[in-house]
Amino acid sequence: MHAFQRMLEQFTAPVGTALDRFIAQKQEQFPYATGELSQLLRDIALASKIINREINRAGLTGIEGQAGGENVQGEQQQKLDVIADFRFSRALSKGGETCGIVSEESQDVIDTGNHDSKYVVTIDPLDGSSNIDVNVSVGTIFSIYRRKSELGTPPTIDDMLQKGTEQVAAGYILYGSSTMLVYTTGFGVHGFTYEPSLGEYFLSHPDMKIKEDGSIFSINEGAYNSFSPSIKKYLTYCKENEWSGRYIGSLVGDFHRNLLKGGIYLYPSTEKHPDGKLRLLYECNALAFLVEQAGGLATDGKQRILDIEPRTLHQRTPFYVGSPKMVQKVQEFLDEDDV
Ligand SMILES: O=P(O)(O)OC[C@H]1O[C@](O)(COP(=O)(O)O)[C@@H](O)[C@@H]1O
Ligand SMILES: [Mg+2]
Ligand SMILES: [Mg+2]
Repeated sequence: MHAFQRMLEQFTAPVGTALDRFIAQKQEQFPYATGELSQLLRDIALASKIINREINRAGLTGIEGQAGGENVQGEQQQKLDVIADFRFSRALSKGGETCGIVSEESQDVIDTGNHDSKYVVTIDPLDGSSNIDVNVSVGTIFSIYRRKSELGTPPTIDDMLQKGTEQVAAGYILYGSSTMLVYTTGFGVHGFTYEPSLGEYFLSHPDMKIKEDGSIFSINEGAYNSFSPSIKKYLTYCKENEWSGRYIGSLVGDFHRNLLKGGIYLYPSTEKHPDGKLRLLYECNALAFLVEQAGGLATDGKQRILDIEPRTLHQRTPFYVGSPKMVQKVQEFLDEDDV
């Protein structure tokens, strides 16, 4: 083959399907789609690129460390928690497709002023805050719902307190060794890898499926003494099987690994967190939607996460999510508690 021919093939090889193109292609499948949801997803992708840039150079720009304030959960806010919250809220407000936002970093519903738009968003702007300053993977988690209140009016708390089954889309961004955006609109789970030199996400993991069974368990055993007897028994069972304990301490990172390799992530109720630590509206519902779309399961130990009727904006829940056979197994142990 002529040298230039070879070069030509190399330099004209397709880069891949860009996120924008993929969203547009998916939209064409729905004759009544109006493009608002597509634009909303693009708004989230844009803000994530800015946050990705800030995370990558955090050590040089002084944005590591605490912001000095506390969020509604009484947690010390990291500077990047505040910056990510600001960036996503602005992108969603300016984008015009979101009328209301619930964020981990804000006490109440944020009214964006876009009262004619039909979507609301719940978001964990920066997940895994304890890992920001130590260069370990962190993430962003989001859910999108159709509002229930009338168009042209401000968003209401009822627009936000919807069951996970009502999600129209959900996803996360993982800021790790590579940056990935993974999302679903109820038609499979698709992963995109960020190409920094082009400033664009490209399809790298189409139609992701979780393994039916696995040998990885993710739990912070530091709270072991306050776990219920059934969780202690389940952990013994994991160790008898010589499964691998893997725990990053960033929910998005642990979830993503288990999605790719098979596994289970557990955050049971503990003495410190009697209702569990993770938040239903902007952490668990999104990952439960994704894992079910990928063939997995998500429960609070008593019911399917997506069937939980939310009561408050920042409510917490115990969370067991991952490969279906592994979640069913931990459920068997948990059911013993009720006997
Ligand atoms: O330190 P712990 O108790 O193991 O909790 C770790 C968990 O808490 C979280 O950091 C909570 O999320 P935020 O960082 O968004 O508050 C999860 O990402 C993680 O899985
Ligand atoms: Mg979080
Ligand atoms: Mg967070």
